[in-house]
Amino acid sequence: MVTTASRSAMRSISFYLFRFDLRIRDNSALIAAVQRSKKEDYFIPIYCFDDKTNSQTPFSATKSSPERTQFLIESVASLKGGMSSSGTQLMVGVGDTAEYLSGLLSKVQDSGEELGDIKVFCQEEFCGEELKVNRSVERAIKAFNQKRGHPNPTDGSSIVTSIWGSSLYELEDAPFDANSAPTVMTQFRTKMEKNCAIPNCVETFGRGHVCGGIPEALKGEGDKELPGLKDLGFDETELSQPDERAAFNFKGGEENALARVQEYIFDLDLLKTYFETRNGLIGANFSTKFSPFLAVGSVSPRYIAHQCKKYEAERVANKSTYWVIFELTVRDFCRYFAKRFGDKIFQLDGILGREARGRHPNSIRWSYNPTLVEAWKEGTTGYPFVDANMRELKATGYMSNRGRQNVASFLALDMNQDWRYGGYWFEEKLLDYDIYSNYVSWIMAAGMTGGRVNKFNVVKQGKDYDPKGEYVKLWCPELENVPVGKIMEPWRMSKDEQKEAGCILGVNYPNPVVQMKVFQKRDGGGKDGYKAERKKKNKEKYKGGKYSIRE
Ligand SMILES: Cc1cc2nc3c(=O)[nH]c(=O)nc-3n(C[C@H](O)[C@H](O)[C@H](O)COP(=O)(O)OP(=O)(O)OC[C@H]3O[C@@H](n4cnc5c(N)ncnc54)[C@H](O)[C@@H]3O)c2cc1C
Repeated sequence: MVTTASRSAMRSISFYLFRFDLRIRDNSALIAAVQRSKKEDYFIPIYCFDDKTNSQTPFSATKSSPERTQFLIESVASLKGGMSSSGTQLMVGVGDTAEYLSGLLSKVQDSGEELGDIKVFCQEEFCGEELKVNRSVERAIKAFNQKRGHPNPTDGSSIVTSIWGSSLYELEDAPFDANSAPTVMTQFRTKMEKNCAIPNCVETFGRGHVCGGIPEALKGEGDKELPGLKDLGFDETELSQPDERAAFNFKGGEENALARVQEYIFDLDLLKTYFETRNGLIGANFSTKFSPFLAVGSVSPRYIAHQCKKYEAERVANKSTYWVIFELTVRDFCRYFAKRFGDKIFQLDGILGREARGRHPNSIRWSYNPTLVEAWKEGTTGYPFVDANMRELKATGYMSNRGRQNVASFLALDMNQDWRYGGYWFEEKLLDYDIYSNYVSWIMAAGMTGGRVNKFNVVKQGKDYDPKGEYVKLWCPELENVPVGKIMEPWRMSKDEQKEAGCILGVNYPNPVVQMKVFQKRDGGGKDGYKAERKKKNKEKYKGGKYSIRE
């Protein structure tokens, strides 16, 4: 039995569990974890790969593509390098996190070293799978303590501590309780901008933070090679060859994330024109391409905001320089939304709940027609603007925001298909897949947040945003010779025109698989129902940066 006196001589251990915050710079949860540990405690950073990401979801998709998994491996490798130069080792497991942690603890125990308290810190996440991991880690460590005769906390406190992180605005600064975060973006943004300042970045994790070192028995654990695709259930041959039409050649890692921020904002001087270019469709530079890095946490939104501010001070402040921060506020909106509603963001009826089905004006009788969903996924719906975007997603793992809004609206509101088939397909394919941005965007597109539904007219959108049909031709080469005036609606071509364009409908390119519901109003729609097309005019005038930032 361990006495109280001998217990006080034992070294405690703090694990830091990385998930979607794979960076050493401006990682507020990581730094807070260090601060909540004692200097002499062991401090062990951990990353555990899920080895089931190639398994099927109930929505005919896998949880990750080999390409995103590869991006993740690169991001973890970079974190490992960062940790190593900070004087510590990142320990990397594969499979069940609780089992991995228990294994490490048993190794220490078997070496004869008695440990003091065990604590686990991580960035706060809000949905089922991550919370389940936290619970199983909590259980595993309690069981470990019980076995070794070490007391578990009796004051109701947890072994696992989740710490808010990776947002633009700090939760504790928000002018509302997390459970009443606004469900409308404009309200959210206005409240945040009016009441909060974007905090300063925290110090970079470094040598001064790891004085406690790691137990002797675990030395060498961090030297193990990182798992490869094969260890994570993928065949390396599954990695697709880079497509030369891809918008951006994404390589994971903190250095690559910082390099892209530097390149986009300063080297190429693109920040000052973001507002005008952001709805583009082709190439690396119409938008920032920060999203895959933000999704795994290789860069923080605050770091980006501070770089924007620096740019404003050194070069120019205009609507564009503000608008990147606006978009990062949209990203925050999704996080706050998920914190408030948790797993409802994955449910068919979203936050409206099952009871609203058939009653709420936004409620739809969803169907599942595998042929239609397959046509959507493959980019063979017969609607060129949808097809081009879906083909780009499948080939490259990226799609512009304009494209995402259109294809989501099309699947949910024109095809009437259960939107979750779309959400899960995006989860599989997107290199920048982020639980909150993805599923909150999907329930919004499907109208399942209860507010106004933005039904997109995919023909008109194609004409507005791809007026010469260049984007459509890039991804649907069979439409190459279709006259520009008909490229977004090839079914309007006469038989002769089809022959002349070398594009026979039903042979070279599909006939539309559904009739688009352009001007149809949803039953009971009224003010809150479909808006056939939302007016694009943005009435807001730039008044010199609405956000404030702590210097
Ligand atoms: C149905 C649907 C699903 C989506 N799924 C994801 C997803 O899984 N992961 C993801 O990061 N984004 C998602 N988005 C949001 C948006 O499309 C992407 O963030 C953006 O296209 C990424 O390209 P970028 O980095 O060049 O963006 P930029 O236009 O340069 O924007 C800068 C950053 O702001 C944030 N941002 C911009 N728009 C949004 C938005 N509408 N919602 C949330 N954050 C935003 C992103 O972090 C982005 O990197 C989704 C949008 C829709 C409509």
